[in-house]
Amino acid sequence: MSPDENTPAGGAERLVGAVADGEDTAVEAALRPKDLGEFIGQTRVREQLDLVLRAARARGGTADHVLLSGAPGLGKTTLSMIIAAEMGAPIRITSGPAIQHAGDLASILSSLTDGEVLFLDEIHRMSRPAEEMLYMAMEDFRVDVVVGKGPGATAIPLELPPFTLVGATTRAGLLPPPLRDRFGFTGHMEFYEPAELERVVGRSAGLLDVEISAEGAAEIAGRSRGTPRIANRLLRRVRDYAQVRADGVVTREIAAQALEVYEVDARGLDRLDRAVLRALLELFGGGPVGLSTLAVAVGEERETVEEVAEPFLVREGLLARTPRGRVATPAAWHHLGRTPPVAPPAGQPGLFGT
Ligand SMILES: Nc1ncnc2c1ncn2[C@@H]1O[C@H](COP(=O)(O)OP(=O)(O)OP(=O)(O)O)[C@@H](O)[C@H]1O
Ligand SMILES: [Mg+2]
Repeated sequence: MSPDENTPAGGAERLVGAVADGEDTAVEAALRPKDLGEFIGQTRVREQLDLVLRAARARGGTADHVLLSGAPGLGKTTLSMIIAAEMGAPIRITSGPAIQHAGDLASILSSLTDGEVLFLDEIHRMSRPAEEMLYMAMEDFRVDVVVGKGPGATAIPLELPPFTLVGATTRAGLLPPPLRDRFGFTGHMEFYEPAELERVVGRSAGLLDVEISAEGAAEIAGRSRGTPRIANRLLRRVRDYAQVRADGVVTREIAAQALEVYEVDARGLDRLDRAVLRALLELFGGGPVGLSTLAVAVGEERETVEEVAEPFLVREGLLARTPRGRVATPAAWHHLGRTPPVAPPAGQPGLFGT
């Protein structure tokens, strides 16, 4: 598995990284919406899931297996708990990496109760034998438990109670098609709109007893990279600042000042992101420049630039990866307060095909 923008560079945690750190894990349980009505944004997935769950409840049965895919921190774990709550079912939580052997999975499956939700996080990281056992369990609610070794080994079929598997993955593309096909419903989680994140921040502030203005929430939302986990984390840092340097109330100014201290800019770029853009503009005229050269210029490893900084810069339309190297878009020049170079004369293909 190749790391992505959220893998901490050199072990250092990033304030704008989307993967959960220790503090996130400690406070997230308290901030999780408990039912679909409380879950903000993801209108599509929410509506689709609502139909799936309502229909299952009306039939008095268990819901189809659900696959949730999307970037870290967008609410997959939260939704899995909501699915169980909406079905009035208990939830068992495990993850792909925790299931090394098929036997590990067999013992979990055989202890499930009727209608239980089994949440399998990072399902793309499960071992192949366990995966094959899961196919049969999902389809026929049955597993074959192998007893003994060698020629004397026998497979004893074991009936399972009906259950709902909720799989979560940040990398749906890595799932083998036979596994993907066994889910009745797949929800693709998108990055959140600023207005949605503003509501996430407002809601979390209420739960954390932080007084915040609408503009303060908007300021934090705009810097949160479309990710509720980052929004909640920035809110906590802004709360600290408001307590120490002001009267505890989070206004637009306080939020902006606090995040200035933490070097998270108005668009959610941090120091590393800006260093990459600045080098690209100041040393290489906006590119194209090779990745290795760019990495040397910012004093980072090639992988750090490529996997930690670039994905978000590309997503934001600030940087383009071209066959000739990295190129800053006009938006990158504007973001750093500079004027983009004049476009090439008409008829001559420019960097952006203009
Ligand atoms: N739609 C939402 N409304 C309000 N809060 C949300 C929403 N989605 C996520 N959150 C908050 O964001 C935090 C992270 O969400 P969650 O743990 O569900 O993400 P995840 O997709 O499971 O991430 P990972 O891929 O790292 O496991 C939680 O604290 C949760 O409260
Ligand atoms: Mg999760």
